[in-house]
Parts: sequence; C-alpha cells; structure tokens
Amino acid sequence: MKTIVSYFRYFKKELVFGPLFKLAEAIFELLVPLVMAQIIDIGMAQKDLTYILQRGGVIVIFALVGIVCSATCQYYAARCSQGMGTVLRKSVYHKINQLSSQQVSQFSSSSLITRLTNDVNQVQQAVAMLIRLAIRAPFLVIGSLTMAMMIDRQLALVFLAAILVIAMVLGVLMTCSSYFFKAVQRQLDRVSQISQENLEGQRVIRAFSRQQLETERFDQAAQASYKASMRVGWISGLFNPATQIVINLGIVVLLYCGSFQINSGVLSPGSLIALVNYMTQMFLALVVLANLFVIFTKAAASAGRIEAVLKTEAQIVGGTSVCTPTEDPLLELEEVSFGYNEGESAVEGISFTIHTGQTIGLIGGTGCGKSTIVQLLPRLINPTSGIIRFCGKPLQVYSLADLRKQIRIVPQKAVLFSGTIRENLRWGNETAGDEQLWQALELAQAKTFVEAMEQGLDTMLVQGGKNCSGGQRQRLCIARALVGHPQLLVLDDSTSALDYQTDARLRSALKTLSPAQAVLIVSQRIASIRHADCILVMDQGRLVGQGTHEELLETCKFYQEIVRSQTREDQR
Ligand SMILES: Nc1ncnc2c1ncn2[C@@H]1O[C@H](COP(=O)(O)OP(=O)(O)OP(=O)(O)O)[C@@H](O)[C@H]1O
Repeated sequence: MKTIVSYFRYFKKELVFGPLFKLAEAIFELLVPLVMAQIIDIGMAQKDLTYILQRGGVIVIFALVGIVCSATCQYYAARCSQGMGTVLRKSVYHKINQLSSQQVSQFSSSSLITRLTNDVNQVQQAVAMLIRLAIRAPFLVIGSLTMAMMIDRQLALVFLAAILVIAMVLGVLMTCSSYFFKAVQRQLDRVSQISQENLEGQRVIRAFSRQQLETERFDQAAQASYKASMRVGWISGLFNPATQIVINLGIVVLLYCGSFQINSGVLSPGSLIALVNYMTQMFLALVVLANLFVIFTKAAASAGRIEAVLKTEAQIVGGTSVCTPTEDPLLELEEVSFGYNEGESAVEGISFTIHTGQTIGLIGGTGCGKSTIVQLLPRLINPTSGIIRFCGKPLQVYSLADLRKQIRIVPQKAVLFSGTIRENLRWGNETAGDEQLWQALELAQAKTFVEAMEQGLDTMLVQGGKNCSGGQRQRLCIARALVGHPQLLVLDDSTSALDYQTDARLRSALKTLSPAQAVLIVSQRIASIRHADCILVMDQGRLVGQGTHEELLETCKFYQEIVRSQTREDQR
C-alpha cells in the first residue's frame, strides 16, 4: 500500500479541506437533536410559539450550512478521487511500457488491462469515500455516544453495548470477505482474458466453427465470476440486517429504561427523543462505516494488484549514449545465450558479425530461435549470457530510444494502429515529410497500392490495420521501419505474405539502401535469403552454418537439407 499512499502527496489540499467540511456538516447534524429537545421541553411544554419558530429557524440554518459544507466536501472528494485515478492509471501505463515482453507475459495482458481499469476504479471509489465518509462516520458514532453521555450516562451504556456488538460482527464479516474479494478479481482477470482472446481471434473462431464452444467457455468464466461476486455479496449483505437488529434492540432497551427515568423525573421526554435520535444517527453512521469497510477491503485487494505492477523493476534499462557510426562492425554477437525459462535456453552460444552495407540472411526451422535473436538486438529482451555490441559498444550503454531508432525491427506479425497511413508511417520518424514517406513506401513496394487509395496517405486504418490485406500490412510495416533510415533493418519473416515477385522486387530495392546501412532478413524461404552476402543457419537454438549460399551448399548439411526440401516442394 505504501506506493499508492505516496500518491496522496499530490492532493494535500483536497485531503485536508474535504474531510474538514464534512466534519463541520456532522457537527451541525449532532446539534439538531439538542435543539429538538429544547423545542419539546421548553417550547412545547410552555406552548411558546415564538420560541418554537426561533429554534425551528436555527435548525433550518444548520441544515443550509450543512448542505454548503457537504457540497464543498463533495467537490474536494471528486477532485482527489478522479485525480488519483488519473495519476495511478498514468503510472501503471507508464510502468507497463517499461516492462520487457517477458514481464508483460508473466502478468498476462488481460490482467494488466483489468488492473488499469477495474482495480484503479476500486481505488478511486475508496479515495472518494475516504474523504467523504471515513472521518464523518466515526465522528458521528463517537459524537452520538458523547452527546448521549452528556444527556444520561446510564442510558449511554446501551449505546456502548450496541457499538461493541456491531464491531464484533463487522470484524468477523471483514475477515471472511477479504479472502473472497481476491477471488473476485482473479475471476475478472479470467473473463477479460477470454474476451480479449475472442475479440482478437474472431476470424479463427469462425473459421473453425468454434463460436458455440467459445461462448460456453466465456459462460463458464462469467458464471465463476458471478459465483465469486455472489459469495462476497452475501457476506456484505449480512451486515446491514445484523446492524439493524442490534440497533433496534438498542432503541427498545433505550425506550424501556428511559420511561422509568422519565417517571422518576430524572429525564425529560425531549431528552429521551434526543437519545433515540442519536441512536438512529449512530445506526446510520455504523451502516456507512460497514459499507466503507467493504469498499476499503475491495480497494485494498485492488491496490495490492496495482502495486505489484508499480513495484516491478523494469528488467531492461537503457544507458545514455547515442549510436554514432564507427569503423567497428555494425553489430557483433559474442557467445550469446538466452532462455525464456530458468534452466532452458532458446538460443545458445550465438556469435556472428554484421558490417555496414551487408545483407545478412538468417534461416532455420520453426522454433529454432530466429525471433529470439531478433528480439535481443533492440533489447526487447536481455541475453542471459554473452555480449552484443552495436557500433563497437555494448548495447547497454545506449539509450533505448536511440538504439531502437538505429535497429528497426519489422516483426513477424504486422501490427498497425488506428489512424491514417501517414500517422502510422511517422512512427519511424515523427518529423518525416510526405516525400520521405513516399520514398519509404516505394522501397517497401507499397507505393502503388497506397497511391491507388482515394485518400492516399490520409487513408484511415482501422484497429490493427484490418482494412488492408496481410501483404499490404507487411509492406506498410516495412515502410514504417524504413522511414527513420535505421542503421540496421531487421525483417523477421515479415515478407511471408508477399508473392515471390514482390518479395524479389523488395529485396532488390533494399540493395539500394545507403552503404552505411545493413539489412538482416530472417526467413524460412531459401529464395528470400539466397542472395545475401552471408547466410546464418540455425538449428535448435544453435548456429550450425555461416557463409554464402554457395559455400553453405558445400559445407552445411542442414542447409543442404533445407534447400533440397524446398526445391522438392517447388517442383511438386
Ligand atoms: N514468450 C515465450 N515464452 C517461452 N518460450 C518461448 C517464448 N517465445 C518463444 N519461446 C520458445 O523459444 C524457442 C524459440 O522460439 P522463436 O520464436 O525464437 O523461434 P523461431 O525460430 O522464430 O520460430 P518461427 O520460425 O516458428 O517463428 C521455441 O522453442 C519457443 O517455444
């Protein structure tokens, strides 16, 4: 909770003035029964209409001042809770963006969405309640008890007994419900995970006619979430009737004992009515307090989940240097290994060098570690051992932004964002003019189809660029990477949806890049990499061959096998 509580420092004014105004309102509320007792005992007993009207006027003034105080408190509560929600959301979002893909997978993206939305909302609601009621409710309970003691000490014992019994009931219910609140949040994560999978995989679900099964899967998760919420609801719901029974019993005892006091002349009828009023006020305050406990228990569970994200140390932290061209090789990998899970390695002992002006091919069977190597280059993940140098220096010395600007990867899955084509392309370089964008599109073999679009660069892409074909999306992604003129362009199987001719034209276009640049083409197709200056061959996480196409045909059995299998396929 420490981290979240520290965010209160931004809202000191709201946290002081909000409760103060609510306290003022509560003080006026506590004074009303006293004035009522005076109206009964003096005004009505002496049939003094002027006195009754005067005291009535005082009650109206108390009410008006109370309304103003309450509205002011509401204003501060809204400012603080909404502000807190915004600051928390920003911080969590910022932190998520610093986490490595491995850390994001550990939380799961659906759980992170629930933490950003539902969990922050719970905390936000608790903050509003903290300002509005957390001081007012206990104050009213203590105030009612004090006022009752001032009127009649013996009868005040009934108040004390009611408070003790209610506190015990509250303690038991709170202990039970805090466990179940955590279960509710976990079930919510599951529901959002299934929803996310369903929305992203709509086409696949339809193609495999799994709508019915997926609906059932969702229903099961929703049902589990419903049951968990109901369990919590039952426990929380028990509190109000339990409090009501205790308080009503208290009022009965109060009236019973009070009647003896009135008969013996120790207590006036007005004072007994004031005591009943205080008992009712205390009851309402206790109900509020109980609801507050429910809200705070929920919020504590949510706050814990938010803190878990905020406290996660980013695995990948950049340096401060910028990449400047040197005489050294552009990229050097020395005995690099990486494992997603402890004790396992996805790639092992990888060493190779890329010089400026070169086109390097990387080929290997599925799951052999190609994409892992690609992710290591712009530091989306860190090697478990070995060293990677860019322009002669270890990657760690460079600022992440600059490193990723100089090593642009085009991932396997073509990801575009809602917005115009121009906006998407400018991710590569925010200041790029239209001329630069068209040049990049031309190189990426995307110029013709963008020109054919009625709006050209202003064409709107929907979420994920789903209004373009797979091949068009891939070419737009390549153009986006080219816009910033990176020193190293990495295409991770990102031409798989292109036909052979377009793929060939793209490769020839990439040969025209500046001699200060280099290209790493990762592919499963021999045709895509056979003309590269050097081809790296991978098998089961290891580099098993390195050389030109002709050299590898002579020296690398695994490469020969790939060539043979693809030639057979082409002939079929
Ligand atoms: N996020 C991950 N968590 C755990 N293991 C992973 C993860 N990503 C990949 N792996 C494992 O690491 C190994 C290498 O995967 P990688 O994606 O690098 O292979 P690849 O050669 O790019 O495969 P493909 O050509 O099929 O894309 C595989 O055994 C894979 O199961």
